[in-house]
Amino acid sequence: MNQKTIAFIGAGNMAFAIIAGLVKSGYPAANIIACNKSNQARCEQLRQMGLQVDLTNREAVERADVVILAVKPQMMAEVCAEFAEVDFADKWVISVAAGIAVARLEQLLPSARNIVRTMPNTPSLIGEGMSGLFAKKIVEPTACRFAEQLLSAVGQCYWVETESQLNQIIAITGSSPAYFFKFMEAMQQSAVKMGFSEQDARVLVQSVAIGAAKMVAANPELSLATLRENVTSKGGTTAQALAVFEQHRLDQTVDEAMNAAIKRAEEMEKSL
Ligand SMILES: NC(=O)C1=CN([C@@H]2O[C@H](COP(=O)(O)OP(=O)(O)OC[C@H]3O[C@@H](n4cnc5c(N)ncnc54)[C@H](OP(=O)(O)O)[C@@H]3O)[C@@H](O)[C@H]2O)C=CC1
Ligand SMILES: O=C(O)[C@@H]1CCC=N1
Repeated sequence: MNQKTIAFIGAGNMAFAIIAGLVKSGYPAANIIACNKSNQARCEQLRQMGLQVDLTNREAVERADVVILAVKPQMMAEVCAEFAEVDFADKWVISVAAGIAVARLEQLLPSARNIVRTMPNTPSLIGEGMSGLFAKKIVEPTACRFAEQLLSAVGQCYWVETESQLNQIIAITGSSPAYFFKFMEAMQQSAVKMGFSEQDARVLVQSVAIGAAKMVAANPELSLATLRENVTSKGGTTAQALAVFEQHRLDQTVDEAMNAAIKRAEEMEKSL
């Protein structure tokens, strides 16, 4: 796997999370090319890590065995137009973009035969990623294996059978780090209102988030409901807090939010 030259087209938040995780896992930085539009600070950071950062998108793609499409979905058509003359027949294409279907990628890169669509998440940066993967049955198994090895270097992988499930994965694992950050922000704000400094509030909130997540992982035999009940003394404080969540229909709110993410991914698939 380490012998393949990988070109990242777009080196923003998501690509950087994967690149950093890959390099940390031992992938030779010299075999990775990264292309950004304008962010010189990011290019310098990647150069310092040993990546090649001075090629145009087209040069990068021409040299690469594996092309990772990591620009914003709205930029995908414009960027792929630069590759109109490139033969993708022997290259593997891995897209991380939300809302760009394989059929659309096939239109944009007509010579590409092996396209794997993935949905990683930013915890990949610290090796704690969870990525959904989808490929049509005609894609070479070696290309699928490569995509899985690549994303396994930065976390766990989950293959989906149908492409529409990848939009569900966006809601469940792609967008969801932001849900947890939002919840922690709200707790931090509340603690600050009580009089704690922002820094202290952050330390308190992050420690409980890490502790709670580790308890979930360490106790696979316990349901999430049981873990919650173990904190909730009858007539005690937690019950009161949870009652407020219930009153504000937290479960329905989360369900609506996740479905809104899916709906947006579907809309993007139709319009981009
Ligand atoms: N962020 C996330 O949590 C996740 C994102 N994704 C997907 O990853 C993709 C990228 O998202 P994200 O990393 O968040 O976005 P960013 O805006 O952080 O990154 C996009 C990158 O694309 C670069 N870029 C823009 N135009 C060009 C161009 N013409 N040629 C080369 N590079 C270009 C930008 O460069 P510059 O900064 O120099 O303009 C930027 O580095 C999206 O498709 C998104 O759906 C998937 C899963 C999770
Ligand atoms: O917000 C987005 O559209 C991207 C996809 C998943 C996470 N970030």
